[in-house]
Amino acid sequence: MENVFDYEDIQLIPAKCVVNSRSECDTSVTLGKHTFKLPVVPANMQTIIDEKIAIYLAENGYFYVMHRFEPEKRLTFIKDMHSRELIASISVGVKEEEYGFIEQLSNDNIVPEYITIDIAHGHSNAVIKMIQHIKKHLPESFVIAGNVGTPEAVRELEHAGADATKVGIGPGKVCITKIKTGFGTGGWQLAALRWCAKAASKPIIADGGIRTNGDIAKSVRFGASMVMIGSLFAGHEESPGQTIEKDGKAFKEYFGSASEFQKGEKKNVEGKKMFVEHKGSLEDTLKEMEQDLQSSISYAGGTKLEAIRNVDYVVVKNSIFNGDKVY
Ligand SMILES: NC(=O)C1=CN([C@@H]2O[C@H](COP(=O)(O)OP(=O)(O)OC[C@H]3O[C@@H](n4cnc5c(N)ncnc54)[C@H](OP(=O)(O)O)[C@@H]3O)[C@@H](O)[C@H]2O)C=CC1
Ligand SMILES: Nc1nc2c(ncn2[C@@H]2O[C@H](COP(=O)(O)O)[C@@H](O)[C@H]2O)c(=O)[nH]1
Repeated sequence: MENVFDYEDIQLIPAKCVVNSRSECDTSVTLGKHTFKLPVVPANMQTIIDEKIAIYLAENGYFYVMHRFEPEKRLTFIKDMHSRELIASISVGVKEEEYGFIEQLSNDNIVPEYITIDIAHGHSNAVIKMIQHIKKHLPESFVIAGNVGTPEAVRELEHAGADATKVGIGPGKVCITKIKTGFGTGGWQLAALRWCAKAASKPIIADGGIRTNGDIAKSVRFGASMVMIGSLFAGHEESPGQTIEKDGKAFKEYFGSASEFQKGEKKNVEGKKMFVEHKGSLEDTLKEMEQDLQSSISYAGGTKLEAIRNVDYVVVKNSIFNGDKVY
């Protein structure tokens, strides 16, 4: 692969404005049978989303993916969302017990609108088998499969029946995969997204490495239909997890799903914990993302997200860690 780059290496080039106000720009996106306010979804991690946040997001027209780290709660969660007439969007892994869970949902006729298969190395027979299992038992559920980092993986998962693939191995803020294994898309996530998007015939979700709202527009430019974000959603009033005070300032924990804090043991650790300065309300962050993206659309010379896909860009510099510290 030549000419790799990451978010901070790219600037999008403005095109002539066609709106009188940024409020005319429409940030909505359709994924499967539903349309959402933003092409953004908070990461399915335990310090980013819980039931309360899922309800808030669904009620207010945002996409969400519930995490899979309290598996015993998932059935009740789906029923609760459906009793409120909200979409149910859950995560599963690939271990044996997950097969039984999918069959149980099918037998009880409980059909989540979205199921995300969430494992570290998604280009695997384990994920292909799980896609096929879900499609057999819950054909109406929209299946997102990941994570992957190559066009070959995107093609294979799509071929197995995935309705969307999630791209990003190692670019996350609390990720240490790139350090511990030497593998991944960390440092060139945006170029990997472009590479994968060229092979995709279904939507791609860019996952990890977003550090600013402008990176959302850059993801859309390079082929993402949706962007999954952890760190920018960490540290809110509503965020799950511990709050600490340091030098009179409040911080909230944000830890990786493959960290010892999530796993409860130091085995195959590929994630770390950090403390994020308290950011205020989730509503304000979502509003700001919408306004910034409306502005991006106006700079792209359009009124809809698609306008961003056609803009020119320049490579302004190159870096490996996208502004992150190694540890
Ligand atoms: N996007 C990313 O870059 C990454 C994300 N994560 C997140 O961490 C969480 C835990 O992920 P994960 O450990 O996959 O989930 P699980 O612990 O549920 O593991 C899933 C299965 O895949 C196996 N497995 C895990 N990693 C590999 C690998 N590299 N090669 C072959 N088999 C593997 C596991 O076995 P065994 O453990 O015995 O190997 C297990 O059987 C997820 O939420 C995932 O999204 C983790 C790392 C990278
Ligand atoms: N390598 C690891 N990646 C992880 C882990 N936990 C989550 N993640 C991935 O990070 C993104 C969020 O990235 P951010 O840059 O927006 O903070 C998340 O969606 C996962 O794909 C982990 O322990 N190790």
